[in-house]
Order: sequence, then C-alpha cells, then structure tokens
Amino acid sequence: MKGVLLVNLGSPDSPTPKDVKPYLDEFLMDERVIDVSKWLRNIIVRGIILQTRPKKSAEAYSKIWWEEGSPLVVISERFAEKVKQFVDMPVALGMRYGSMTIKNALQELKDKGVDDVLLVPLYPQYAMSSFETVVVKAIEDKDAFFPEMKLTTLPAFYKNQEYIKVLSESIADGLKDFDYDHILFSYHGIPERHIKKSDPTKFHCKIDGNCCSTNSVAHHSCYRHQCFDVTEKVKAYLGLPEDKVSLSFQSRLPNDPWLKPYTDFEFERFPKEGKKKLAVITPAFVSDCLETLEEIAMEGKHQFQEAGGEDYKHIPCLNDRDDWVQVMVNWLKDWQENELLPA
Ligand SMILES: C=CC1=C(C)c2cc3[nH]c(cc4nc(cc5[nH]c(cc1n2)c(C)c5CCC(=O)O)C(CCC(=O)O)=C4C)c(C)c3C=C
Ligand SMILES: [Fe+2]
Ligand SMILES: [Fe+2]
Repeated sequence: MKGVLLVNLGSPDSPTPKDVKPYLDEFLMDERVIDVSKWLRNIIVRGIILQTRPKKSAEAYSKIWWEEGSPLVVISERFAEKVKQFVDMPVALGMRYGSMTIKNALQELKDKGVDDVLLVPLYPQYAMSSFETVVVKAIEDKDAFFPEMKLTTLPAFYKNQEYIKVLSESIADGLKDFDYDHILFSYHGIPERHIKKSDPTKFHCKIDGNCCSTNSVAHHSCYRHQCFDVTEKVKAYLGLPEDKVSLSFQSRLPNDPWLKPYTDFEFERFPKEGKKKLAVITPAFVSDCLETLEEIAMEGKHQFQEAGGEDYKHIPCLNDRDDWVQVMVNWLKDWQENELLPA
C-alpha cells in the first residue's frame, strides 16, 4: 500500500537550554550542515557553539513559543492533519532533528500496512543542509529498519506553477492592507561553500557572476538559483515593479562567507535609501518558525525601525492555508494514481 511521509526540520522539545542543547547538537553535528571533518565539527560545535548558543537560542524560542508547542511543529501538524482529510492513504509527519523522528514516522506508516512511501521534504528549494539531509536520513533509516519499503522522493518544488500561484496569492493577501515601498524576499542563508559543493559540474556556480541566471544542469541543486527563480516567478505572477523587489539571505553563523546580501544589512540600508515601508516574505520556509517569527517579525522589525524605517510587515509563510493544502493533496494524488511527481 502507498503512504506519505512529510518531513520538516524539527524543533527542540521546549524553549529551555536543557532541551535546546541536544537539539542543536544533533542539528549542527549533521555533516551536511557543518560540513567539515568530524573532529573539527566536534570542536566547532561542541567546543565553541554549544557553549553559549543554547541559552541564547532558548531565549529566542521562548519569545515565539505557543501553548501547544513549537510553532514549526504545531503548524506542520495542522498542515498534515488537513492533508489527511483529503487523501485516501496513510500520511505521517516526521522531523529531521529532535524527538519526532523519521524512523518513528516510517514505523507509523508500516503499522498501517504501507510499503511504498512518498517522501516529501517540506522545503521549496534544494540545499544539502535542508532537502538533501532529509533524503539521506530517510534512506538510511529505511535501509536500516524497513528494508522492504520502497521510497520515492518528491523533488524540490520551487518552480512548480501551483506552488508559485499559492505563494503569490498568500503574498497578495499580506499586501492587501499594507502600503509598501519595498518588498524583501528573505531566504535562509547557507555558506557559499555549500553552493560549490552541490554543483555537479564543479565549475558552473561562481556565486559572484551571473551563473544563477545562465542555464545549467547545476541549477537542479543550486539553492541560490532556486531562490532567484522563486523571486522572479512571484514577481511576474503578481506583476510587481522591478525596482520595488529584492532578495537577501538571513540567519548566518559567523566566520564563513554566506550567501549575500545579508538580510540584517538590508534592514539597515533600506531606510537610508528612502525605503521606509517594508514588507518581508520568507519563501525558504513553508511554515513559520524561529527564523521568521523571531528573527524577521521581531528582530528584523526592530533593526529596520532603529535604522529609520517606519512601517514593517512580515507576511506569514504558507502554513496550513487551504489553497496550499490542496496543492499538496493534488501532488499526492498524482503520485498515488499515476506515479507522477510535480515538475
Ligand atoms: C551551518 C548552519 C546552518 C545552515 C547551513 C542552515 C541551513 C538551513 N536551515 C533551514 C531552516 C531552518 N533553520 C532553523 C534554525 C536554525 N538554523 C541553524 C543553522 C543552520 N541552518 C541554527 C543554529 C538554527 C537554530 C536556531 C538558532 O540557534 O538560531 C529553523 C527554525 C527551527 C525552529 O524550530 O523553528 C528552520 C526552519 C534551511 C531551509 C536551511 C537551508 C536552506
Ligand atoms: Fe537553519
Ligand atoms: Fe547557480
């Protein structure tokens, strides 16, 4: 029987340093997130980052935590529950990190008689630190514990027309009551090195040039290209003026060069250029989470206003919007009935 495994990133069990520390340990010790040799990763993560970050992160999580739990987890659960109402096969939800494991979700599917699984990483764009690590972990767990299962992966859906339509419509909804002079598409950052590592040609992605707008097979795994593409497609769909839209990358760690421009630098720059009414959207995430609710909706607003900005709005992610649920349902039915995957 066919079944579906939805996977998002995951969250700590509570917004306390005690629970944030093991969560960050699992996350940052992932070789696709901090991609250095194991001994160096140990020093960087356990010897440096985890000495101070859990307390700081726990404080940030406390600001956005809901009574029901982590927004990312609660929203993903609501989304999964809605999807289940419209599909005629088992659907399970797992997280790449934390206690809602992929293994448990696969077990849940197996207990319901599923032996043919569609894996859906809940990321619109491909990055080795997001999409790829979900796929690798799901395959590892399947091979180790459920070798009889068949696993198919739904590709990153950044350029899918239905996805672009619902994303655009969610943005149009957010802009209805907001008089903006600029719209910033802020994507989660990644180290530049990750882009080069994921380039199968090993020469296409130069990052500083116009590689991301020159056709190449490298774009199947080029996160930067895929972020540009989403921005361009939404811009075209909504007919947004060229000079009122730009893109940036948020949430970097110190030391390495990460994808630029940096979102926090943009918040400081815009008011000085007369862009004082800013709408921000965050299309690297399908669900609101720490990075959108705290870093963008709270910190970002503060940074923008401190720099002289006047009006500011973070437009929510797709979350459990009914039109987004229906897009997912259509993809799942296409696979269930015709073995088709979204293009
Ligand atoms: C090297 C570090 C990191 C990379 C690379 C990275 C890529 C990446 N992350 C997401 C999505 C999310 N990240 C979230 C939180 C978060 N990310 C990092 C580090 C890297 N992410 C850290 C240390 C944290 C934890 C919080 C903190 O201490 O700042 C979240 C939010 C989770 C939540 O519980 O709400 C998401 C979602 C993507 C899509 C991505 C690559 C494209
Ligand atoms: Fe992250
Ligand atoms: Fe590229």
